[in-house]
Amino acid sequence: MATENKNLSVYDKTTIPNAKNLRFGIVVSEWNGKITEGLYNGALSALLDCGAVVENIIRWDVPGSFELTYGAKKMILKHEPDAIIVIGSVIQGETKHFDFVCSAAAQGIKDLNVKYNTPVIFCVLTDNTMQQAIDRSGGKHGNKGTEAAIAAIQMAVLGN
Ligand SMILES: Nc1c(NC[C@H](O)[C@H](O)[C@H](O)CO)[nH]c(=O)[nH]c1=O
Ligand SMILES: CC(=O)[C@@H](O)COP(=O)(O)O
Repeated sequence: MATENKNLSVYDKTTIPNAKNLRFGIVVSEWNGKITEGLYNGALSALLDCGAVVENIIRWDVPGSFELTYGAKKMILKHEPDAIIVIGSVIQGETKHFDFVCSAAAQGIKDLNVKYNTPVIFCVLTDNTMQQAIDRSGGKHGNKGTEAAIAAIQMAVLGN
């Protein structure tokens, strides 16, 4: 189902485990900061709505989406949170750089999920235009940060 057919912010709170005893890390890319702040706000609001406490949520900022992998790895090693959300916004420019940044971020985060026992949730928008990014970070299609927060809670308790 494409995002245009699904609101990213909709969740049934009765089906989400209580997050009161869970610790989260959030690594935020500074590139396209208006977008990533919107994603962060969506993620934070959903975590708190589901019972998480702000004292148990650690935020680190990194320069761009390429650095999300390193930031998440360092957070795993330093804090061992129950789950990490990495937040980025990659928008197509004139060159192929978009392809390399998106691929590196996706592969790097996948590799962390394989190597470590901390779920790392991929909240990286990869958009053709700024409007697509706006629409998915609190706009008409909802907020992918909200979706990522719910996934983080679900993955944090998986198998418990
Ligand atoms: N163009 C975008 C970037 N580019 C920067 C890279 O992520 C990286 O910081 C740089 O190559 C140095 O290693 N990053 C984004 O997150 N979004 C973009 O649209
Ligand atoms: C995703 C990028 O790195 C991109 O926005 C950079 O723009 P350009 O491809 O025009 O250099």
